[in-house]
Amino acid sequence: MIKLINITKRYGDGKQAVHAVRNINLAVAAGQIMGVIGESGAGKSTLIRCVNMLERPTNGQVLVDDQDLTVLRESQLPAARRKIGMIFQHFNLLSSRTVFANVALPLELAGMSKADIKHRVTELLELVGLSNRANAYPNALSGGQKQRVAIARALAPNPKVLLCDEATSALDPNTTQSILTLLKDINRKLGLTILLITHEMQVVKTICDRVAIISDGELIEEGEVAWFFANAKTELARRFIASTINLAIPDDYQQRLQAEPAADSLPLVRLGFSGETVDSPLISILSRELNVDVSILSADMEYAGGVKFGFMLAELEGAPAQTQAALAYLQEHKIQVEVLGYVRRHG
Ligand SMILES: Nc1ncnc2c1ncn2[C@@H]1O[C@H](COP(=O)(O)OP(=O)(O)OP(=O)(O)O)[C@@H](O)[C@H]1O
Repeated sequence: MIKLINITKRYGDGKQAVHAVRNINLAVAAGQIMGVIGESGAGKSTLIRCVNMLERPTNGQVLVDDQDLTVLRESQLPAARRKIGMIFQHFNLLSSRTVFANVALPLELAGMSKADIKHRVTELLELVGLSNRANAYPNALSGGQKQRVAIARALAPNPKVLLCDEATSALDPNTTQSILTLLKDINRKLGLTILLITHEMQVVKTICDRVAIISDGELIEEGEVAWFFANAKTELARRFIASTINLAIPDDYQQRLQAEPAADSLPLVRLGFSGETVDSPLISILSRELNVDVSILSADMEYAGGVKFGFMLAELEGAPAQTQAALAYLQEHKIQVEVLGYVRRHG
């Protein structure tokens, strides 16, 4: 549905030139939700704005629904853009218009009759759960409600694609969740293709099918979300993944940690579970068959894209040879094993 072919966007010339986006190739299939994630200044906004020609790429082609937008003249763009809705971090509603009138605006511009507009807007407000706020003005709404109005407005012309530019970055976590649920719902109900940009891995994990990472204007990794959590190669990707997992060694515990083993100490290990991890009760097998007790200090396991993954901090208690055998057993079953140090036995 969306194909970006070798997109480059350069601002300025010569020594002043900034390559905001360089040679990016990206395809989003119909009905898919693709997330583009990157740090501040990576080029996310520039890239998404190239998709509807709010920015004209310096080089490359942008195909939406098989139409090459880069060859269109300015006068031809409004018609092409009707296939592409967009929502923004700060909602961009017209404060002088009611909720109803904001959603109606693109339909008025398209010359729809008053009766048809009323019917369509009513339907859209129902879809986004705002039927009872039709006559309110934006400044009387919460951030989440404003974004719902913006979503209804973006959907009014019946687009095939929705672009979301940090659409939840100004919202609190609960509201973010409700907006993401709404977007997923719309994606399913309407078969809408969604391209979103975000700096939060949590957003990707919650609703995306695929994810692409950009860094310094370049696409450095791309894949299905489940694959990505299990197999990401780059340091940046691993940092984003780690940001969704909360696993720190408690302070008091950290102070007791020794770098080298002693006669009465136990290894503290961090176990990483990924999509490659064999799905069997490995921890109970360690205690039962290898005679190693596992004392879990903390764990953060998640489920995304059909894959369980996460980390666990645990002490292993057993004879040294058995503890070694247990670590080897875990590695054989595709668990990442890292010995963080040694702590004295309890008591
Ligand atoms: N109109 C412009 N003129 C010159 N440079 C620009 C312009 N817009 C963006 N840039 C530069 O392009 C690079 C990418 O910016 P962009 O806003 O696309 O990144 P981003 O990943 O969206 O960042 P953020 O998350 O902070 O919004 C930055 O170095 C930025 O300074």
